[in-house]
Amino acid sequence: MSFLGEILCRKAAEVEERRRKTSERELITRASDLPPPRSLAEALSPRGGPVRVVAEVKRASPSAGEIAAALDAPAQAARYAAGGAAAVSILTDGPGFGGALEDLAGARRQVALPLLRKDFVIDRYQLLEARVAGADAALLIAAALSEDGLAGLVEDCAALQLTPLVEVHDEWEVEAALAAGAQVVGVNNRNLKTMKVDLSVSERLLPMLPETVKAVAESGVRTAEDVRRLRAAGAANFLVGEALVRAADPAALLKELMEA
Ligand SMILES: O=C(O)c1ccccc1NCC(=O)[C@H](O)[C@H](O)COP(=O)(O)O
Repeated sequence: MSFLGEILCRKAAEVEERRRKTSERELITRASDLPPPRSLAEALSPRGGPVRVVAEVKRASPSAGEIAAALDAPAQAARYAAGGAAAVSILTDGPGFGGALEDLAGARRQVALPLLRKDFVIDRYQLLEARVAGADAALLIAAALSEDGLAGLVEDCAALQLTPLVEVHDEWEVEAALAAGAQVVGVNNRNLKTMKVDLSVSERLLPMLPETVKAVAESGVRTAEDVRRLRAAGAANFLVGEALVRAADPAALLKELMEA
């Protein structure tokens, strides 16, 4: 089975286990009492606009292994907010990334920026969990979903007022994202089969996106030089994880990236 296939099987079992502990009805009740979420789309830059960074809280990853096992997620989110990030991405997958939904809830108590739940979302239940934990947006990975499945989850996001960030890796997934009505599309430079990062994926796919869509270049962006390279391809928004987590001074790196 492929790497992604294995994760999706594990995720399906995980979601069923969580549903047994907390019913969907319970989450719907809790979500109905919440104030409306912040708009991730509004926090992002239009094509050619100033650089905005979605800063990620990431303790580990399948490609890098352990990055910062003891990272305090709310404190890191607060560092990002102080450093001028446009939004914060929180990896909530445990086995692959050392994250948890509690990281998102903790970050919500610390920062007022839009928060993205970054996980392998395959079920509306995970969107309800995200909303209840304080997320404003949720990642939907086109490669992990059928076209109908993606379109259905985009609609579920709309019903919950969450912004879907639809992640694509190739031309077919760009078409699927646009057909599903995505208004925020992330081009992931990391190949999910080989784990290799190649910034030319953003250079190839970003020009396919209409100007009305907010585009985000994801993965492998580490330096001001990387930002300058992708700006030439029309990127204005960058999702940055590992480099910010490893940085001695994340605010200083954010400033460097935003001024590139
Ligand atoms: O980061 C990984 O190794 C990874 C492997 C398989 C699926 C997803 C993965 N990462 C999720 C992400 O999209 C990145 O965390 C995000 O784009 C930030 O990337 P980076 O700046 O390179 O940490």
